[in-house]
Amino acid sequence: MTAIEIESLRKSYGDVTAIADLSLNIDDGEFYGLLGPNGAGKTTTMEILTGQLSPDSGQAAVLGVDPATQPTAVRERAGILPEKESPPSFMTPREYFDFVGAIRDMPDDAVTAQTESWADRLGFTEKLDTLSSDLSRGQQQKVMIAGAFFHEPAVVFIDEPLANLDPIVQERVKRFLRSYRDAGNTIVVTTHDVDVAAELCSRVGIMYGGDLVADVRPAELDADVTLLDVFLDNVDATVDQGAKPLTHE
Ligand SMILES: Nc1ncnc2c1ncn2[C@@H]1O[C@H](COP(=O)(O)OP(=O)(O)OP(=O)(O)O)[C@@H](O)[C@H]1O
Repeated sequence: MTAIEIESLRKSYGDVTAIADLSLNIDDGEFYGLLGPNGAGKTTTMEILTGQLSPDSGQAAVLGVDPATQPTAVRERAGILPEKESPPSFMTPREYFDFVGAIRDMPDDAVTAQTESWADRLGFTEKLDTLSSDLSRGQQQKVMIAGAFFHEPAVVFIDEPLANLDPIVQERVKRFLRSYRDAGNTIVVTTHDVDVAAELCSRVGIMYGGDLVADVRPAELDADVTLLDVFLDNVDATVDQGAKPLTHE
């Protein structure tokens, strides 16, 4: 079955075209990577799919629900790890998880079990009762990752999930993500990191200028072709939206 459908999506901010004409289907159980340079339209796509932003035209559906008309219904079904967000500074991780559990209608014993399991998995048990404002950026990121998966949603949208994490925690998160996908869930990740996309994703869409310019299954690439080769063939990273070629004066 199709988990996510996107049909002829367009979104502009004033005269800046963020999404030009995007069509894409992601099946149940895929680990899909949206890969692209700065300004390619990845975050805008994620924000439309999670009902934070309305498209100018076109359609999207997440598990059959239109995020433009039923954003709350989509957010109930999906887990979301936004780019560069932190748990509220005035809450401890435990309080934040209680909050997540409450808005996700989870029973108390499930909240307790998930809190302990995530703290153990990512190694922040001793920080569960520390105010988030006193956590390091990486510790805050661990809490946000746990929050996205806390109610075990069938679809999860994660933006640069490994940012700020040390290599040991990165490996733990990667292992978890693979097992989550192996359990039949759908994961959509946005990243600039070609190696992360190649290692984790079953399918990668390369975005450039608000459109998909390539759709690749990394495991099926020829032995002498890397995902980086495909990326560089399709994206002129020196002249993407906003970036200018370096000049020597
Ligand atoms: N709120 C906004 N107002 C005006 N322009 C915006 C806004 N948000 C994004 N844009 C523009 O839309 C385009 C796509 O931005 P978007 O954030 O979706 O790209 P991205 O691929 O996520 O980039 P990055 O990898 O740098 O996060 C860019 O040209 C950006 O400058």
